[in-house]
Amino acid sequence: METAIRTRRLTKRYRTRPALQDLDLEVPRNVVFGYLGPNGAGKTTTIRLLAGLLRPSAGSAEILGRDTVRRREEAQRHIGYLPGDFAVYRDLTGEQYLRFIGNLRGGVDRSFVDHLAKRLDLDRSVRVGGLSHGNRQKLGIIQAFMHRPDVLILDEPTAGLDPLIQREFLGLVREARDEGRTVFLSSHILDEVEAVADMVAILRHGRLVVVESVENLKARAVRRIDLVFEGPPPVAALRAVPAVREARSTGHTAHLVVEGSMAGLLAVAAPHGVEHVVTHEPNLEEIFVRYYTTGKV
Ligand SMILES: Nc1ncnc2c1ncn2[C@@H]1O[C@H](COP(=O)(O)OP(=O)(O)OP(=O)(O)O)[C@@H](O)[C@H]1O
Repeated sequence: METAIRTRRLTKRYRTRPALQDLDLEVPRNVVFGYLGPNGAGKTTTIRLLAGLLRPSAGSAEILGRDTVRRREEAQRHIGYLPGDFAVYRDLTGEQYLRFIGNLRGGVDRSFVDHLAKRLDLDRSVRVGGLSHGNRQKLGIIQAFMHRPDVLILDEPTAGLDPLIQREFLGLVREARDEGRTVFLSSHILDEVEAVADMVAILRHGRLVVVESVENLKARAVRRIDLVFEGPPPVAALRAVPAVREARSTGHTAHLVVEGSMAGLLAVAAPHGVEHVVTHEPNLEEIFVRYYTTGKV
């Protein structure tokens, strides 16, 4: 499998303080990669290093095999970058800005720019200075996508977007992936990462805590399950099942919080006469919160 982004012991210190420490990442091509972490974890620092805008204090980063320091311009030619604090000349209209950037990139497909603006519902005739924060963010997204780069590096792309536009944006991300591109996006919003990412990494205090496919994380995630019994639920027996983290009952229903495989639980419950099973979607949030706060599962 070809690698879109690779970092080796990538480290950035501001004065002596490490913002990012020994990051080893390998992002395959053709995936959506969610980059998560609490405030100050080092996400923006990583993204700026990948975009070739910061020099590492140690270690290295590559975009499609091009080192972001030694072959910086080549690496940059393959990326579309949305900074976390996207800002442009206020006097230009959206249209003028996109034309300007498009020309710098040697020309882009105008019909694709029109398509993006339509999808995100952006009026390009308005001066940037007169655009709301969310509309400015749309402009930032368009300039990142419009030259159809191989690798999209997006810092908090949905910040300021309303829910309908967020959904449209996630559609664009999926389409980019389906066309063979790679999307690396940082986010605080777990739902959107869960909805769109194939893999996620969690960063904490400048260090990588975990890299995992969303599928595997979900398999390990916490699930809420209600079992409806013919008679009173065998709460003590259910509590004794290793995967069961919480168990309580109301009437004939046992309300359980289960982590991992349900096989053991069903073996214990079945002989007691289960009439009905209701499983709720696994909740990634709990597992993420634990990673964020303790750094372990
Ligand atoms: N230019 C700078 N000079 C000094 N310290 C900095 C600089 N930029 C970032 N830092 C520090 O580096 C650490 C990582 O910051 P970074 O912006 O990468 O985090 P983040 O994960 O993007 O956070 P957020 O979610 O709040 O945007 C923080 O402790 C921050 O204060």
